[in-house]
Amino acid sequence: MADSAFLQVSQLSKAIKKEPILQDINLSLNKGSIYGFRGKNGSGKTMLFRALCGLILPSKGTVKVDSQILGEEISFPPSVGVLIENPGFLNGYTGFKNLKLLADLTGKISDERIKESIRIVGLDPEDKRKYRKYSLGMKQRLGIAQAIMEEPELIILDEPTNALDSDGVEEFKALLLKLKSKNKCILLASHDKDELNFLSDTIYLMENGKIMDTYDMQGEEDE
Ligand SMILES: Nc1ncnc2c1ncn2[C@@H]1O[C@H](COP(=O)(O)OP(=O)(O)OP(=O)(O)O)[C@@H](O)[C@H]1O
Repeated sequence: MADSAFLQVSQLSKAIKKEPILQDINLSLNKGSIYGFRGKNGSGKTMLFRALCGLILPSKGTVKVDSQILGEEISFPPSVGVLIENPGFLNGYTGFKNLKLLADLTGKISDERIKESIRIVGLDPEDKRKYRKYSLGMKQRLGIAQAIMEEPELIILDEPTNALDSDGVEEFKALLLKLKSKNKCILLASHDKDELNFLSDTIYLMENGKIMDTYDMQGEEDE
């Protein structure tokens, strides 16, 4: 039997216009854990995350979510929340209305759950301001709310604390640990080493589209 990890990446490579972007990536990721990804700008974190949520197809190798091959058996992971770069929120709508529009695509999320998600990230679901009036940090918080509102099994967050103030970062850390305790599989890319060290069970260091190092953080002392 092959490995039965929740998210199984085997020999994943991606080239764009013959340029290697991801090279021979192998990962076995489980629920109830936080996986940190760090690496310089352009090292491939975002492209890897795109491949893991079915937004780009591998040139070689496979991504399996819950034993199903992405791009073959399923197009997208069945239960995934994603924050990659700027979510395509609409300027003329409130935060709630923006999330409501997305929620209506699946029809699975109640208005109450949308409001709860907005509260969880420290925003006010009754805020009547339009998205265009939001500060950068508020936009980022709304992006996090969008990623968690469906209570997905797999949560993929690319630089989620960019633009967050220190309270926002602390709230975010508490939120992630809570989601971990609810047995979610969480992937997080960040340039903040302390944040990754604090949150991650395992950290992967990426360079030139490859995983260059793996650090097992369990049992490590925080300074
Ligand atoms: N649409 C595209 N077409 C061709 N190459 C691309 C495209 N998007 C990204 N790349 C290239 O893929 C490589 C990996 O980029 P990626 O955005 O995944 O890096 P990253 O680790 O997320 O960087 P950052 O820390 O800046 O977010 C880079 O060399 C980039 O130039």
